[in-house]
Amino acid sequence: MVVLSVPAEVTVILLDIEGTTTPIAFVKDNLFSYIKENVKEYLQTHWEEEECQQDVNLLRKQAEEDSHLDGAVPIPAASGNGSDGLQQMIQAVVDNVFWQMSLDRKTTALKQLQGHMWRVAFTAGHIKAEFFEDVVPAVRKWREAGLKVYIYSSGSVEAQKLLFGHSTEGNILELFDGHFDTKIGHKVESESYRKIANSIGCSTNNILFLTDVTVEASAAEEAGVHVAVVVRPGNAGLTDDEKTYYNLITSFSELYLPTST
Ligand SMILES: CSCCC(=O)C(=O)COP(=O)(O)O
Ligand SMILES: [Mg+2]
Repeated sequence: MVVLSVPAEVTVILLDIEGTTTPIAFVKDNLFSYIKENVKEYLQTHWEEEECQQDVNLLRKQAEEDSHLDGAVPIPAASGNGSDGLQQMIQAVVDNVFWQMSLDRKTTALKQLQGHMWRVAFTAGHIKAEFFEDVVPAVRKWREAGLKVYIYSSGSVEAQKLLFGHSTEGNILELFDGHFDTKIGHKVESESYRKIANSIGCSTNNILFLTDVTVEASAAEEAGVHVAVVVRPGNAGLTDDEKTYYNLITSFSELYLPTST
């Protein structure tokens, strides 16, 4: 088995979700499919609620910022009169959500709506999150060794808590010291990792970030964070240069702590 030594200065493990703790197939086939199948009905049912209106307003603001992009779907400022106008507005939001999802965009607006929609699916037990089998034992071991463990995902913090709170391994939320999402900044921007270190109260070189996406690894590394790229079944392939450059692990059990026996 390949072993990667965790540098002695590391006191925090920062984990990505999709492709790192959780199969991409689970996210696509369960979480994202649920959104596509239910978004129209969700908007029709919850339209009058303040939370839903906040989600729509954020999506509208994002649509304005995206207006220069090819294929972007605008969301009108106000619906026309009557139920026809409302249905047209809802359809515009649905089309915008489908367009963003077709590009796997990680905008805060999209992720906020998705998180709110998954609330029902997780709490009613329709969806249970899945983790690679090495994840939970390794996180427990790291914590026993005194490390802190945080999550940094494009999925909203609310969605992250639903995922770890309703899984095939039960509610494992207590295993995490905290959660970060795109509200702190995008995962491909170095500044996000400096802000995370600041928020945790440590230096960037005290953090080891595990992710499947090399652009995220590169941004974290630029901020002084230690990184390892996680290679899991179903993840996007890496180039030969990426395979040579990055520390790669295929299981969390390949991480060796200086204090491990
Ligand atoms: C409950 S997290 C949902 C996963 C998600 O929406 C997503 O975009 C995953 O992105 P990640 O940054 O974890 O790769
Ligand atoms: Mg990922």
